[in-house]
Amino acid sequence: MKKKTIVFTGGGTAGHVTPNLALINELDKGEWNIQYIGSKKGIERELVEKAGVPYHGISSGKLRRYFDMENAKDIFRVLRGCFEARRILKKMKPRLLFSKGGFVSVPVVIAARTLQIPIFIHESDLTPGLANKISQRFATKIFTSFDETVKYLPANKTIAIGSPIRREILEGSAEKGRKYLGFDSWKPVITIMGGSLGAKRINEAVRSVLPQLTANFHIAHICGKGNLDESLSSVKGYKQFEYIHGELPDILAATNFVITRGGSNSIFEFLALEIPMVIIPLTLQQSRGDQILNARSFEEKGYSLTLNEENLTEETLLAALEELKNKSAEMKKKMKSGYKQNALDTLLEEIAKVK
Ligand SMILES: CC(=O)N[C@H]1[C@@H](OP(=O)(O)OP(=O)(O)OC[C@H]2O[C@@H](n3ccc(=O)[nH]c3=O)[C@H](O)[C@@H]2O)O[C@H](CO)[C@@H](O)[C@@H]1O
Repeated sequence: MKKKTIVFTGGGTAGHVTPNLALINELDKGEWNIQYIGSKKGIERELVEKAGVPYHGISSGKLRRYFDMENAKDIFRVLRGCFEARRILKKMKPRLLFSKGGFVSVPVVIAARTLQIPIFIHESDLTPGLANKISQRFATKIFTSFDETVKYLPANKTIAIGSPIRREILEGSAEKGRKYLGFDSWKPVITIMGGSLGAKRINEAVRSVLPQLTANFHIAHICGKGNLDESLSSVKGYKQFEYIHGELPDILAATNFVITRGGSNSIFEFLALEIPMVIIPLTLQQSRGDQILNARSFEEKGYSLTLNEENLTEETLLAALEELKNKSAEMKKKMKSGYKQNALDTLLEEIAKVK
């Protein structure tokens, strides 16, 4: 039997790649020939190649909401990307293009449309990013993580299904996690995750209250590339990592509380694992504000507390953790009843329906 081809796209941050990988891992490799189109230099190349999926790099440019010379150059890069993506897609003749958004996905979606290839989009954030705003009109079906997102997208083809979470995230072992971290006593574990890019301000705030934190907790600190602080490497009960690959499920299984950015994929993973969280969203100066809305939605539903970076001090961080501890049981109850468990299966079923 000839295999059917499916092409994935999305990039710019791990947030656009890891949910694609969740699906890629689950697709039957005997039935599907899986390919990935990403940007030439993006973070997605490393993550996708690690998963053993053929990667095709195309030109891509940052899209901005305003116009300047760089933007003009980027429009040419996007156009070139369209031609490159079209050439690749024409050769592959895929049954489906699955896009997670990010700048690189726009030329791929447009190229797929010109070849009449069906297009599925999954939007992870509460409000659609610019790439998915442009791409939505070309999509056959659109899926969202948040219920609230449906109102920003065409009603006739959009459905809220939740976040497709890698199965292994839900299958970690707390015992292995503690062993890996080297935490022997049974103090609660706080994992700090500044998104796939780390977070300087969060790192500084955490390190400035390290003695108070390690008195009561064990700390697993994912601080981002280049952000390790060697002077703290001998602090008992404190472990630092630039980024964690395969051990993340075990570490999260051993985690009692999380301090995190508001990246959609991470916070839905914590929700699925029922780990109470303090979310410190990226500010409007650092982003388009998507994480602020993600955090607000989670806080309103009782899954998390929000601490805005503008108010982040030693005192507010410790106070937020105290409040988190007090509200933990109630939050876990709300998470248990609020989490949509089957986004990954829903997407697999929808993909299987494609002729
Ligand atoms: C800076 C930026 O633009 N952030 C955006 C980016 O998030 P960003 O990619 O930073 O973060 P997300 O939380 O969405 O995803 C991170 C993914 O990487 C994994 N992980 C992270 C750290 C680690 O050490 N190991 C590991 O495996 C997490 O488990 C998660 O699956 O895309 C998200 C989804 O569109 C948006 O909500 C964010 O606003």
